[in-house]
Amino acid sequence: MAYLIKGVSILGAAPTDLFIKDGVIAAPFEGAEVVDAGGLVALPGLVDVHTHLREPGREDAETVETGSRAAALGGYTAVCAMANTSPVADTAGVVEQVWRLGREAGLVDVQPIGAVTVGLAGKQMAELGAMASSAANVRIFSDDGFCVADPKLMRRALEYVKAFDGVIAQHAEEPRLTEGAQMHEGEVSTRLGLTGWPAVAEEAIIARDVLLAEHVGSRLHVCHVSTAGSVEVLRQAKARGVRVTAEVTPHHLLLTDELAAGYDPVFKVNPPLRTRKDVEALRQALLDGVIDVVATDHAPHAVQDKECEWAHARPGMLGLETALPIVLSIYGPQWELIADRMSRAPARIAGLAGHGGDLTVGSPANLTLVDPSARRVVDPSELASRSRNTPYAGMTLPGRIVATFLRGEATVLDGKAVK
Ligand SMILES: NC(=O)N[C@@H](CC(=O)O)C(=O)O
Ligand SMILES: [Zn+2]
Repeated sequence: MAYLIKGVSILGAAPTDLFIKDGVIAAPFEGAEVVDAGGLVALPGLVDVHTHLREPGREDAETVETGSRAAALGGYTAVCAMANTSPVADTAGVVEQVWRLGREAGLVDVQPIGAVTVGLAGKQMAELGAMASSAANVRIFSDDGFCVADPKLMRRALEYVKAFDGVIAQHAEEPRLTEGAQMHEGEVSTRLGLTGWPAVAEEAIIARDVLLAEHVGSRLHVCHVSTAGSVEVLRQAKARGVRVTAEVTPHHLLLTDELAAGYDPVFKVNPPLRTRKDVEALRQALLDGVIDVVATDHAPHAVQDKECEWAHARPGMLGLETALPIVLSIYGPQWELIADRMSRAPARIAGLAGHGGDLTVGSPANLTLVDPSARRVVDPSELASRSRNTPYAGMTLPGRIVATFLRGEATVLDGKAVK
């Protein structure tokens, strides 16, 4: 298909016409399908470096296809699929399977993340080289869900991925400090009588890992940063020139531990929701660039794993279909900031050429069109995800994703997935 996106504002600039043909942004031509984009803003397609798609193994919670559809509807053109599937994505075979399922769904580019250790068990390094040289071309490795707690193993993994410019994405949690943890350790956990996950359990691992990354001269990425103290560790590491990048989730930018008071497990997540002070520090860190990207940590869970007692519920919340509206609700129409933190920087970290582009003639047509003036009430029953565990149910959020294009093909039009 060839499209003329008429009267669109690219990153908030004066309205213009955008032509799409043969998968790229094209020079003006006749005969295109016209998309009326008056009042809409074009952004480079969003890129998520932290998505849980649950396939293989928990297809009742999400599949590569349903998660891809949720992503496209959220304005994404690429997502990185976390390795904590069943079986774990710790071999070339599994990452190639996920990659192939992504291609078949054809709604976003699904870039598999490989596990750092066999079975996420933290004991033995997985075959990182085989995953890197597989068809899935893996560059990000993570045991997410678990921390690579053994410092020697972490050091070896950081050294190993240097050979192919890979990166280790760490779920920073010192396990001895979070045994039995149910929420953030602080005033609220004391009041509720729930065992707390102290901020230092995250900060201590980040401090250790930036020193390890510095020592071996390798790349570290820190998943879902959640505390003000973590921001300070990262700020100092970056000032010294350590090759570290970091992500923050929409929920850690918006929600606080006070929400645990109702014991509704929809608010249970790892790392836990923190305090207002942490939220403020994370917001500022994203502005400053100390935190590089917004990542969803989209974590779909089946009803029986979420609608139960708090202590038994799985941690995690949906994110793909609400990420951009949440970010817009916090930062307003700062389109350059949004394009950088949600598209360009994540594409760079994941090594996804063709994503995070500048929408100039000749560049790949990976983009999304947003109506910033529309407001929508989040209705869990309307989500494309197979799961329903959104913490934003009933909230009115700004910004409607009207269309998304992957290599020039519409994946979303009129706010609906095309397949
Ligand atoms: N974030 C979560 O609370 N859960 C994630 C794992 C993770 O990202 O740590 C999941 O896989 O459900
Ligand atoms: Zn995690």
